[in-house]
Amino acid sequence: MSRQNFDPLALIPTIDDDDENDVPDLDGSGDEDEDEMIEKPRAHKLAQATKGKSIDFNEQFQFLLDDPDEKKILNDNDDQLKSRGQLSTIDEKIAQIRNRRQKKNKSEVEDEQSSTNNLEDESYEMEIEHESITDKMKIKETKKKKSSKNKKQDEFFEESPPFNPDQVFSEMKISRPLLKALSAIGLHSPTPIQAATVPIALLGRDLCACAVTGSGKTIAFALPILERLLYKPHQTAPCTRVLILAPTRELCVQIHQVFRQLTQFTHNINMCLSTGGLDLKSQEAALRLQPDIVVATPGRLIDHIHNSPSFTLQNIEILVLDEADRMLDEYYFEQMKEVITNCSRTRQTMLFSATMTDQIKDLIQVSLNRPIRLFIDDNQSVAPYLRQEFIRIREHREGDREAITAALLIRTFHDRVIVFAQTKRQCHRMHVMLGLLGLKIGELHGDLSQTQRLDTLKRFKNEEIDILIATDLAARGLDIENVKTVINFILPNTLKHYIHRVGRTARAGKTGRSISLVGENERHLLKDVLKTCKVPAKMRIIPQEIIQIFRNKLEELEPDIEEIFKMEYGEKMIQSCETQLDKAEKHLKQNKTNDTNPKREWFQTRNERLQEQEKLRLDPYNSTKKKLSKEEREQIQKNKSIPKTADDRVKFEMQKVERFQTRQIEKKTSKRSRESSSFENDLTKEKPQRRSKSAPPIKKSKR
Ligand SMILES: Nc1ncnc2c1ncn2[C@@H]1O[C@H](COP(=O)(O)OP(=O)(O)OP(=O)(O)O)[C@@H](O)[C@H]1O
Repeated sequence: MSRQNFDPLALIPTIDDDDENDVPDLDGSGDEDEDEMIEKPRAHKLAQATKGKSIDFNEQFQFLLDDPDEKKILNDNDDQLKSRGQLSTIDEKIAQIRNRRQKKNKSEVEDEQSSTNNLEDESYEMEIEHESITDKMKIKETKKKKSSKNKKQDEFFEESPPFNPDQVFSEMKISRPLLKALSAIGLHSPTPIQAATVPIALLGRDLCACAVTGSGKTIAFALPILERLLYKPHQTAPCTRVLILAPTRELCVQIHQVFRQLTQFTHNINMCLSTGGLDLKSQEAALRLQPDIVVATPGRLIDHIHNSPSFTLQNIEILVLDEADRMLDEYYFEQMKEVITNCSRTRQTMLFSATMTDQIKDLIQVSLNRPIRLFIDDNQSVAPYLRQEFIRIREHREGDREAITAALLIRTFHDRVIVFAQTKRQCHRMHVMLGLLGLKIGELHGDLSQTQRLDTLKRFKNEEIDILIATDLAARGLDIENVKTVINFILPNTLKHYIHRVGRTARAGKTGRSISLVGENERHLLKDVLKTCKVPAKMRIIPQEIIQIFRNKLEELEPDIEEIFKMEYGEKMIQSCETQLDKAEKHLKQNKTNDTNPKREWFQTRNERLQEQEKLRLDPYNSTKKKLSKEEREQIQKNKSIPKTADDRVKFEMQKVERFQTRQIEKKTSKRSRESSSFENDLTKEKPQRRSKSAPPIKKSKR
């Protein structure tokens, strides 16, 4: 095919055979993955680990290798699990089954002629064996966007002044302890977003910043915040002056770490990490000390606003929304409204994301004060040194995806890989499946405890794990050094999701590669992605015989996969009984002593909360409504049944994407939702501003 005639969407055939796997899957549901919308107050296992140890969780907690407190938290958690009858971890189960298989294979090996069927040392042998058969690469031409439209300048924004891209940190207005810290972590000159942001943010201006993934946006807001706190210490009693909100707990932990690194040579700045999944009581104690900076997920923050008596946002001088477009989407809509109405109106507000959208403008118009628009890159750009590849999945061959993913990981991309799947169920399955093939795997999604989530991330960072299988929980903001490859098992919901997922590699000026498996149903998104490519994307073709070898291999593993799921199921049952027993004991004890915990308040009534959950629910059949039609009940049953084949499993993944996309389309066309997505209406009902006696007088004009 000549390059001139090459149609970017004319995908190249890769697969010919029609075999089907018959694969039972015993795993759970495929619910929403990202940080829970509403973080319910609950006692956490970590409470025991930190009780009586530290009133400021943040000062103790580190996400670093050698943090003794973190180790203790994780170890204590392990002990708890063991004492609760958990017999082994998933990796121990995989190792157990692999050992058994290896012993069996050893005795059979002399009789076997074909090395492709022998999994004794599969990754190594396969790599050598298939070295001669290489994947073909074809250049996919990018259709250049013909957009010479003169975009109307939004009257609302103020133009950003020019910045000097060649300056070094020492030439900026930054105090010595911060310069020393930057130097200690090896940073000398600012990235463009940092050079542009710092001077404007230091003036106290509101801003709306957009720059590609991995371009250093965290330090771009951290530096002016810290500079202000150092330069302008609080006048009266200590109070919380800075609030940073991010959508996931892991991202908050990371932001908190960056602030800690930058404050290593300062002594008078206190911080508190306040996210769901971590111990509530120690957070309350830390907040009582009025830390200067709070890094939080919205749900837990609101919990503290309502239930931690001395904690208030009245004195907030700077509010940062990291991943701002996510923070302002419908999932966080009600919570953000609550946070914003509780914040001081005189604050400086800074929004950061690699994908700013029109939706944000709605909020900007009501909550920002003459914001400066700092768009270093357009909001659909991927990192400059990212190589984007696509693998075509032909119609009726969706079941090849697992084999192709296994082939990629065993033959070519051995380490520092993140594989994104759509559902928790598929993440877990791939963990088991690839683990049985001898790969070092970890999984990251919302079905794990917070301790497990942080532990998996730590192990991936420390290179104890080569491959991380994750849902979109890991798509935004996470900065993991030297991730070489991102694989999309299926394309995500939207272009925005895609940009964030592939943004986990090629960060901070480094190179990286993304490989996305694309089926017929995903062509429309592929088209959108290709339109934004500045460098031609590549089409990777995996030889059909390779796919077949891996399909056979996975089929062989099915009984082992099923056995592991059964073991897990048994253990889950035991654990669930133990938990219920614990609850009953606790209840009895409380009744005896009349020692009941006060009920925690939430800003919505139970009904409002249920209504909101209902509105956001992607699966219309998985409803909390009491009365369901016969058809709906049947659909629930169908959804609960476990996909039996590789094709079914992909279908299940696809359904989730489709439901999201359908809702997006409905939302766009619905007048009602347009009205409800405007903060303007809601903020007119804003609560009267409460101000404490100690709060400084309002100097700025009213918003
Ligand atoms: N001035 C700098 N020079 C070199 N590296 C830097 C600089 N500033 C930040 N970095 C590094 O760049 C990496 C990415 O930074 P950061 O996580 O803040 O990116 P981001 O723009 O927020 O990405 P995302 O959009 O994915 O959240 C980090 O590892 C950070 O240490």
